[in-house]
Amino acid sequence: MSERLQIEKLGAQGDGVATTPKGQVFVPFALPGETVTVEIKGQRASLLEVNEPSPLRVAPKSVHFGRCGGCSIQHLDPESYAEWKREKVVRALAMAGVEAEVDALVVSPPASRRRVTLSAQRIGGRVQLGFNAAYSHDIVEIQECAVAAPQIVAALPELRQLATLLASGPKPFRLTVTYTRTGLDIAAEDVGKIDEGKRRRLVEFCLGKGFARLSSEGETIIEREKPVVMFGNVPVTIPPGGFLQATEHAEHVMASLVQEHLAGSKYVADLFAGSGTFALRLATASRVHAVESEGTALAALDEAAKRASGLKPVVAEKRDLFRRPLTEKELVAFDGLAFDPPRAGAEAQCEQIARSTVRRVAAVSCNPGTLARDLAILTQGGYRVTRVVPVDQFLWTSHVEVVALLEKPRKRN
Ligand SMILES: C[S@@+](CC[C@H](N)C(=O)[O-])C[C@H]1O[C@@H](n2cnc3c(N)ncnc32)[C@H](O)[C@@H]1O
Repeated sequence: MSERLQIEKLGAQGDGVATTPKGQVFVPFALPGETVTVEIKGQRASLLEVNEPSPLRVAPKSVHFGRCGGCSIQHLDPESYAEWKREKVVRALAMAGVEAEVDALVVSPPASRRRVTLSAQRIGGRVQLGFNAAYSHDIVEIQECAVAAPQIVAALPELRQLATLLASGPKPFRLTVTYTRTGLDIAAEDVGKIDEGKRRRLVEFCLGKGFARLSSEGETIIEREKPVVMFGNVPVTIPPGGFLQATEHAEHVMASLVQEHLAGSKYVADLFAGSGTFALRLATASRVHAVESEGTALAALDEAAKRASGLKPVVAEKRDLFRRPLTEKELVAFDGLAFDPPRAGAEAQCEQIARSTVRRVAAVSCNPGTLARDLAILTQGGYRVTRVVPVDQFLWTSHVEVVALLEKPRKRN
């Protein structure tokens, strides 16, 4: 049965939120101030019609918007969108009791995402490739994408052929596609066992299409060329399936903020270093100790540092920083530190940093909630937050990255 609702605000995921006698209802693709006709299913509703549109409503950029779950909020004007994301950071800091001004959102341009994860599945004798619909396992096949790099979009027909070769049964699987300097790097997940015959067909296909590499569950099937990205001036061969910032634009913005903040440091710790996004740039000015738990990422960083010329010494340490954070005593050696943990944040590590004498700290995060908790630990330990910059590399989604810069004033005698 359809009902009319008045949308009051935007929720954290970009849905419109309305209050009904039965509680809050979340309406995807609806905006605050709008009157909409919906069909309510529990706490969620399907939007049937926008009866009174908001003046902030704009035409979405993608023909797939509304069905494809890749983007949740293309229909809001750019200024309100940027303020909504910035507010997420403001609210998270306020809830944790961290006092800091938050800069305006820095937004990566459309068509700049160099990495996307596509879903695939054989359905009725045909393999579908696209993004999952919102809150669903259904695949929405895409012919275009307003966020992905044009090189990825142009390869969609070939990626669909590749998915057809890879599909062995009805089970869904994923292809993470990264545009690199040497071509597309494709990492398959959940495709099952690949026998010799299939491997040969895949190798032939990928060579024919000029893909740089195909891997499955971290194992390389074919590497025509090493997939290379540049971290500053340093070329790095990324490991199959390893972490990479989603847009080069956001990576530059975040790395520049980190580099500028730590510019005067002699010896810097880069924690949760990945393949060296920050470490290899920081090493142009400072000695660097890079710590990371993923062996393949660390090996890529180490190899790149050894090949590069003109860098200060870089030492790579494999270590689980959740279980074994760098201790207050170990941190005595450093005058600068960057950390960029996964969504869970770096609570145990921040307890140690808070007690340390490290002068300048740059925190990078993909989760404002855990970042705010970690910043609260650091400020209770005497750090001062000097700048907070929200960065939007997952355009038109609810995700936001943040760079927070901190310093610890020297103790007076
Ligand atoms: C958000 S990524 C950042 C990587 C890198 N700084 C970059 O910008 O490319 C987080 C990194 O933390 C690593 N990581 C996850 N859990 C870890 C742990 N317990 N100890 C150390 N590193 C960890 C991941 O492997 C990943 O490389």
